[in-house]
Amino acid sequence: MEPMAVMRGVSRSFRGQLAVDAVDLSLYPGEIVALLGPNGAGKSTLLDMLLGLRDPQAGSVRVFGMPPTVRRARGRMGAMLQDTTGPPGLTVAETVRLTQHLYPRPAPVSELLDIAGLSDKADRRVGELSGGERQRLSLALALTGSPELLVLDEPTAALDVAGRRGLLRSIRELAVDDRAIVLATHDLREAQEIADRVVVLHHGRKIADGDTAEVVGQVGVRRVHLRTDLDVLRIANHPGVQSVSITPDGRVELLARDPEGLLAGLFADGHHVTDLTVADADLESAFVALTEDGAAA
Ligand SMILES: Nc1ncnc2c1ncn2[C@@H]1O[C@H](COP(=O)(O)OP(=O)(O)OP(=O)(O)O)[C@@H](O)[C@H]1O
Repeated sequence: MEPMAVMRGVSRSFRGQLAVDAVDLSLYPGEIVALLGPNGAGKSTLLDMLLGLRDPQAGSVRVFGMPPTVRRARGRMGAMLQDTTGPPGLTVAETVRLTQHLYPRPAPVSELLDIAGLSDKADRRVGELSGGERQRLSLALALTGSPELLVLDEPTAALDVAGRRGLLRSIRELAVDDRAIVLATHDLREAQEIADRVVVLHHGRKIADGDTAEVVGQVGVRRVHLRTDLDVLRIANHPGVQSVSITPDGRVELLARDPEGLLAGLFADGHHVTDLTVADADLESAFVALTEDGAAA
């Protein structure tokens, strides 16, 4: 399958500090890609370069085979960036109509408001919308040109639980065969729930890229539950043990890179181990393991 967008060795620095460091990223039709990384990891800078809003200082970006700054490429992309809803005095419908002028074949206003769940707010002034409604308007604007490549920068930031659920449902419905969606997020549950693929950035470098199971597998962390007579602090000091906590039912829960080694050590020292389960870790544990300082070095 041909990628819709290809970034090769893309770098960008600010005041001599690399914000994005030689990143390769291809986006394919039909996939939802979650871009993860701690604050300052370079997610927004990478998305800006994908959209042609910022030039890379090294490497290349091609969208539909063209530089992203070319009008024909731009017309096939849509972006929901932070705070992109326009003048507060216009109504929701007026704002969408204004955006329609930017595209040769814009989607109808009613359809856009329907997808964004704003049909009953068409005549509301933008300045009077709640934060969640503004975010929905921003999604409607991103969809005006029926984009094949949709870029969402923290689309659910600051939404309440219901707002987040609703917006995620809308985004999932937008994932069709001939569209690629890339979304930057801090919400790992959201990424695990919605994305086909996760890409993790850390200090500007891409340190993981694959489906959730692959990324979790790459880290090799497993979640272990057990009961033992050994002191929790002593378990925490065992090599490969990443975190230790006590569950409400009194079991020890730990994340470990080498659970077999840990258990062998406990048995060899004559400790009791009961109620043992070992399971794959989730994306959150993998993310913590990947982005611990030193992990990416
Ligand atoms: N316009 C700018 N001028 C100077 N430094 C910048 C600028 N934009 C970004 N940076 C720096 O580049 C690095 C990457 O920032 P970026 O906003 O891309 O990260 P991010 O992963 O999107 O972060 P967050 O999750 O906090 O939004 C940070 O160190 C940031 O301070």
